[in-house]
Amino acid sequence: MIKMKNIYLIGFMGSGKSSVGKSLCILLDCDYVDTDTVVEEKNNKTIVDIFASEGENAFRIYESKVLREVPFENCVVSTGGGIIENEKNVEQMKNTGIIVYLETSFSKIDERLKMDLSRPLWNQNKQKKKELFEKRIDLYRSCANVTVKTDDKSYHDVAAEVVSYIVGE
Ligand SMILES: Nc1ncnc2c1ncn2[C@@H]1O[C@H](COP(=O)(O)OP(=O)(O)O)[C@@H](O)[C@H]1O
Ligand SMILES: O=C(O)C1=C[C@@H](OP(=O)(O)O)[C@@H](O)[C@H](O)C1
Ligand SMILES: [Mg+2]
Repeated sequence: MIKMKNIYLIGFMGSGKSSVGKSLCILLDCDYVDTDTVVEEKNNKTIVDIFASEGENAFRIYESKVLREVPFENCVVSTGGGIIENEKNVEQMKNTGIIVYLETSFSKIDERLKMDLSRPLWNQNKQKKKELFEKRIDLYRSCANVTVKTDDKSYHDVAAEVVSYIVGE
């Protein structure tokens, strides 16, 4: 079996990392990790509960640990939107794979996450969300090997576009 480098999906909350990741791992017939799901399973708590009872810093420690434990090849990895705030995480992803940025506008994210209560950092006032979005954009852009715009595409189409980049590498 030919092994491939890991593919790390990065981007803001609601950009489609988890949905695209599941579709992508079927197309590529490889393993799949969603760092948020692993954090929840390991702690037997939802992310909302972790933020509420232990705080964001504790969540960031769990998240970085999960990333370090991902196998170094053959995985599609859907990360959480804040994973790039830690330089060591970025270094780890750069060293072990290709970083794919799912670029989505704030207005489209707002539309997708309208009813969402599962993301503590989305569940705050609009000004704060916008500031977080603006602050992170440069980080996503600077560490990405590949950028795919998602606004007017289904997540299946986004996954297919990622495959076309990977095959062309
Ligand atoms: N390309 C897309 N088009 C329409 N809806 C999408 C798309 N990508 C994701 N969504 C929807 O947006 C929400 C968040 O998607 P998700 O994959 O959980 O994003 P992330 O993991 O980046 O936070 C879900 O309801 C999902 O169905
Ligand atoms: O942007 C963030 O800081 C976060 C994004 C979430 O994942 P998604 O990007 O999959 O929503 C999750 O990791 C947590 O709520 C924090
Ligand atoms: Mg996700």
